[in-house]
Amino acid sequence: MSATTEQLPRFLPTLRRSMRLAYEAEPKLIVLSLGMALLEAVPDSLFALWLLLLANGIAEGDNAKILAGCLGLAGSGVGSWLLQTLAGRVQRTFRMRVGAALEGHVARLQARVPTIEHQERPDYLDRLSVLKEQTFQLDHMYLALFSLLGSGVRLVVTLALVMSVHPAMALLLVFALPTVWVSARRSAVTQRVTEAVAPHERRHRHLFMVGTTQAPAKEVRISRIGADLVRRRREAWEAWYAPLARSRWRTAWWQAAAWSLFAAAYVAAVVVTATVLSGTAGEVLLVVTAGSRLSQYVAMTAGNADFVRMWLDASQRLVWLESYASEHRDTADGVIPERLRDGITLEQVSFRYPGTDRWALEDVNVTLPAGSVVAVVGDNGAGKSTLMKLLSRFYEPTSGRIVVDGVDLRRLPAADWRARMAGAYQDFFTFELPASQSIGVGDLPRVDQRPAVRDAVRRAGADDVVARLRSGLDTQLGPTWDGGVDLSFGQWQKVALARGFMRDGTLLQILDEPTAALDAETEHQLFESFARQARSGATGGRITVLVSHRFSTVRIADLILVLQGSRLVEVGSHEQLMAAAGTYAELFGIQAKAYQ
Ligand SMILES: Nc1ncnc2c1ncn2[C@@H]1O[C@H](COP(=O)(O)OP(=O)(O)OP(=O)(O)O)[C@@H](O)[C@H]1O
Repeated sequence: MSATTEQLPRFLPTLRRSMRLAYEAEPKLIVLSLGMALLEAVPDSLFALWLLLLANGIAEGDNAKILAGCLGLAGSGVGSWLLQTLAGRVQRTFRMRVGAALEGHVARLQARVPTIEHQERPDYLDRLSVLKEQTFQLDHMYLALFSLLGSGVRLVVTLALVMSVHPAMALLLVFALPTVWVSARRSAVTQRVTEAVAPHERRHRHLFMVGTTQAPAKEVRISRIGADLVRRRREAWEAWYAPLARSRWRTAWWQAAAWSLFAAAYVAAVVVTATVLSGTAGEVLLVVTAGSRLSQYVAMTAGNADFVRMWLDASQRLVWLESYASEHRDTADGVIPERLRDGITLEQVSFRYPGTDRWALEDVNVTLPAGSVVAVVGDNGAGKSTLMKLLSRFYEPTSGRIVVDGVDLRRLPAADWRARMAGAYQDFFTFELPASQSIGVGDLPRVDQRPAVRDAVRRAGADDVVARLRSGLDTQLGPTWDGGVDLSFGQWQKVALARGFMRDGTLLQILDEPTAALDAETEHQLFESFARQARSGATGGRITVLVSHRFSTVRIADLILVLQGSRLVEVGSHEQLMAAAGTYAELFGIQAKAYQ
């Protein structure tokens, strides 16, 4: 089944795959946990049998039966307690271990997908957010399956006991079945509703985060949207919770009806044993005890079945993610060139974000020559960052192709391509590590090589940031850590830029407004130094692509791409574009005037 369709995978294959997963993670513990769950059920369910023996022994004055009954009762009590304690320990260990293994599995699966579509599409995000929640419960639910089997054993033994009075007592189970069916149906309905209201749940959590965390705190206070956030969060919570509560109430009525039916059958069974069947005192006692236990075990089975359903729901999402990850596995087998000879060519490249019907880029044709410095300009939303994402192979063009020295970028493995790329982005991440590592992770194999880190700092013009840190590159970044310091936004950005300069021997360097927080003069100097390096010829044909809104910076580039409303409208050097007196010239004129 395609993982990109709306349907979650089917029930049985899901069960098989999830069990295999747990078995691979903890083979001994899973067998032991299951064995204990089954064993634990036996002494418990034999309770009614010992009572029957005891009652018959007393009625018949048979001391052997009385002794057997007493010993059986004592054995059942002690055995139950002992096995429960042991099973509890084994199962706790199993749960912790398998839980850790599953969390790692989910994180690995997500990271394995070469594109970032699943992290930007709302429908996938909803499914993933439910899965992330459930990952923490999945371990409980393996145990629910074992308990379900354990309660199955209890049911079978108890049923055999009541049937020993009269085979028609098996009808008790028939009357109990609607409770199981209603319970299973209830969780199916809840699962459907949970999925339908997942966007509201994500929203109310997001709004809670916005209202309570540090990053948005200033804007929240200045704009005084605090109360509004609380109101919106409440609305989102209602939109999430109300349909869930309604569906629970609706199904609760059915549940009450099913249980009433069973209760009537139980009372009838006791009355029939005492009157119609003229049962002995022991038999009546057995039906009373085993019958009430039967209802208890049916409830237990139904409850466990409910948990198992939840577990299966989480498993279905997990299997969906597995299929998604394997369907999106990178099968490209091309070889990345050692150095660029010709460059990167976009041939009729158009792109639409999955799930949308607007072109983010339309029919773009251009060659970025090897060894060149390319600038990309354009209005907000013109498609600049999208172009960077396509060049980074985070997405593939919807139509057309990107060719790297004659080879379609689709044929180059994403991981290998990115290993030969470096990037600094406007929405950079603040890695709260010691400064040297926060920069060094830009080239993991050299994360601990101080000269490489220092070189990256110098190339990014971040020496001033490091000089101000109390222990230089050893300073812990991030105020919430022991001895950690906070940096200004611009300083964080320079750290991110240095990270983007860690890698040597790159073929493509993407700078997507990485200097937006820096002043125009600093950005200009930095870009001049990038351009000098690029033109020194020592870069192996590396192409540097810079997105910037500052035309004073952009003019240094060898080639300028002007995007407008998702189309590439002009291409050329600064001089050529000025001479053409088109969009670029007009925008350049406006900005130059503003600076006069
Ligand atoms: N993940 C996404 N899903 C759907 N649409 C998107 C996504 N990211 C961007 N878009 C849309 O694609 C278009 C191009 O966006 P893009 O981010 O490439 O613009 P940009 O030129 O980089 O803008 P800015 O200067 O504001 O950074 C916009 O209409 C935007 O709304």
